[in-house]
Amino acid sequence: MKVKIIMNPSSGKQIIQKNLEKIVGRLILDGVVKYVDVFKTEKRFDAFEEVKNIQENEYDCMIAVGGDGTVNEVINGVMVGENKIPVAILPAGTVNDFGNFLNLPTDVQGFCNMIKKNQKKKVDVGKVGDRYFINVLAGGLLTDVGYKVSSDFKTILGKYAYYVEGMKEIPKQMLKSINIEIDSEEFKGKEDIFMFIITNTPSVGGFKKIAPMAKVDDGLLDVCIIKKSDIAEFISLFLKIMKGQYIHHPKVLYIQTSKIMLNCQNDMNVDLDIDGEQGEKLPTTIEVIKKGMEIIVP
Ligand SMILES: Nc1ncnc2c1ncn2[C@@H]1O[C@H](COP(=O)(O)OP(=O)(O)OP(=O)(O)O)[C@@H](O)[C@H]1O
Repeated sequence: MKVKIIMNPSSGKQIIQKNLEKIVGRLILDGVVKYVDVFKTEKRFDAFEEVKNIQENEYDCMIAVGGDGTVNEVINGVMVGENKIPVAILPAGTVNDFGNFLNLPTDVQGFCNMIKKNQKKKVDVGKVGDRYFINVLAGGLLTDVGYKVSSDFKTILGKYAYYVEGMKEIPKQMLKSINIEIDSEEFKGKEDIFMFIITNTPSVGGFKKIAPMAKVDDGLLDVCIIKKSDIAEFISLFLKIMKGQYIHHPKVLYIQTSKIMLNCQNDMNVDLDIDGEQGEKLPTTIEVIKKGMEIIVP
């Protein structure tokens, strides 16, 4: 097997990266891997540029070592470059929503076994404008928390750094609602909302059941829209959201769709968060590419 490793050395608490040498050594000794190239990212979009230029038959497998941001760039590189090489993920980030959802191993033995078995799963990929996402696209309340947390704070506290920042932001952001226009086959209308989350898997922001009905290969995106409410109602709803017990709540609109258009009515700047990284702004159309790529799974 010819393998290309794309590694973000700065992701997460920088612990899992240390397993990588052992993983590569084991795979070579066992004769599973014959040739390895390692590419270490230095900044945003390095992984995307590297993967985009890889040719179809250059490698049998790519291993993305990093957080959701690195995985997103590798997936974008595969989709834009059309090289169709299956991707294995060694989750090394702070949150790792996609890796956690697929129960991907981070230990040497578990990861080597997964590569040896080489079992592939076709998964859906979300598309927004000319960018792709594998896990989640979000906008509105708290979706910018990720960019406000420093890398050092994440290295020390891991995902709790996001929660600490989130608690600080709730009172500041509470009054900001977005008057949004929604256009999909399943629902058309205007709503005053706090936030929207469009997801491919149930796991978002470290919470495992945010979209309880989401499946990674059903050709549908799960759209969770939280309507404007007062603070007390929002906090009680937030606790329900974390447990995944909220989809019939009167302040929630939950849609499963393959394509949705979102536009904001007032002159607000609504940034989109794409797999935890800052993306374009509304208006936009989001669609799914059913079973758009292959992931190596345990
Ligand atoms: N060497 C580097 N130093 C700093 N940032 C980098 C480096 N290489 C890549 N990046 C960028 O860092 C961002 C975050 O990366 P990544 O998602 O892998 O880790 P994380 O933020 O720790 O994890 P998570 O997304 O799960 O919170 C991405 O935008 C990525 O492109």
